[in-house]
Amino acid sequence: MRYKNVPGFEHGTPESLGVLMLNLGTPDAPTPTAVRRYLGEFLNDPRVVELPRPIWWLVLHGVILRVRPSRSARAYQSVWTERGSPLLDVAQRQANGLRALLDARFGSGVRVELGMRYGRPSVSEALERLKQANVRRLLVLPLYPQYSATTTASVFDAVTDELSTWRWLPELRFINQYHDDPNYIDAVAHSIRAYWDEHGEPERLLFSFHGIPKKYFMAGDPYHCHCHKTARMVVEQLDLPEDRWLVSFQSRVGRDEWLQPYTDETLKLWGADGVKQVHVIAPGFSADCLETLEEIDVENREYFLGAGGEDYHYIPCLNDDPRHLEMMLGLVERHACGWPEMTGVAEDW
Ligand SMILES: C=CC1=C(C)c2cc3[nH]c(cc4nc(cc5[nH]c(cc1n2)c(C)c5CCC(=O)O)C(CCC(=O)O)=C4C)c(C)c3C=C
Ligand SMILES: [Fe+2]
Ligand SMILES: [Fe+2]
Repeated sequence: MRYKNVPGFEHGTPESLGVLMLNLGTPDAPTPTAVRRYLGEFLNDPRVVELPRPIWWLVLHGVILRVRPSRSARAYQSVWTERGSPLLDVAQRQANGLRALLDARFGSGVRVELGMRYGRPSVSEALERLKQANVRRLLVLPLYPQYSATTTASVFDAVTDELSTWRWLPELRFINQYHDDPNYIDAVAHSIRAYWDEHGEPERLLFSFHGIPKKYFMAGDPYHCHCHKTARMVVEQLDLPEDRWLVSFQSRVGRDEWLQPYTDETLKLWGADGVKQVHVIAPGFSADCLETLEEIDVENREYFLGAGGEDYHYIPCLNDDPRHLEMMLGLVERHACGWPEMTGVAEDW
């Protein structure tokens, strides 16, 4: 059979709404072998690296996958916990939390599954579980607040590639971004206020977002604008003057220019310029991961303190904070609005 069937389907099987939560993914273990497998899948994605395939294949397999996995594995070892990779651990807690909220609000007619764009649980596994639950309406929730072709569109590709192998498609809705959702802005601003209540207000607040190559932005990727709008809306809520905050971009890979200013260079510059106290927040990451726990909290701390800074704090991601989960519930409610009422789902759906 060319297409995946629905074996043993029986008339009268209750239908459900499926929410597919997606994040980037992470290696299965902090070892060079597992990291090589993960990076091989990740960096082979044409949404991530837009170079002609034959050239990129040679660079990826000839250089990058020989050198980077051992270095990255060491970094992963420094953040790994007994529950595994922080990104997956947090994502699972987010899925459990959203499932509980949806159960409380709508009963058992809504199914939540977690999938990872690269690695496991794969998009295909997560969709298979939703198929088994007879999900006839599917809402895809990529956990990337700011849209980028490198992340959001890549998730779209993975979902539609998988669905293109199905015989009986569900109705489909895809959440594109939520960078200016008032509940998301509230949750970020609240997490900063709560942190400041405990540790005091810093001289400077740095909003560090994952970078992308500048040429993607010039070609029309709205990610840069989304990041700036998120930060602007948060500082408006905090009532923070212009000279006390900045947006920067981290995690660049390769020799091309990426979005600027760079987080590491900004922190070195601030340290050298006599800024003594900095708090860094990363609202583009919905879950703490290698890029926040190692790159921001360890590596960039060293740059700032090494350049003359004295006090450096990293404000954690929203993770499974109740406000974050409530925001996700709101997103699901709004985006599923108008879908015909289903068995087990409340009347005001
Ligand atoms: C090479 C190009 C890359 C682009 C473009 C890119 C965009 C991008 N990534 C995230 C979120 C995450 N990236 C993470 C790790 C990571 N990212 C890249 C490369 C690109 N990312 C690499 C090679 C890695 C692996 C780590 C390493 O070897 O340095 C992670 C963390 C994953 C984890 O396991 O914890 C996240 C999250 C966004 C949001 C984004 C574009 C907007
Ligand atoms: Fe990345
Ligand atoms: Fe990094």
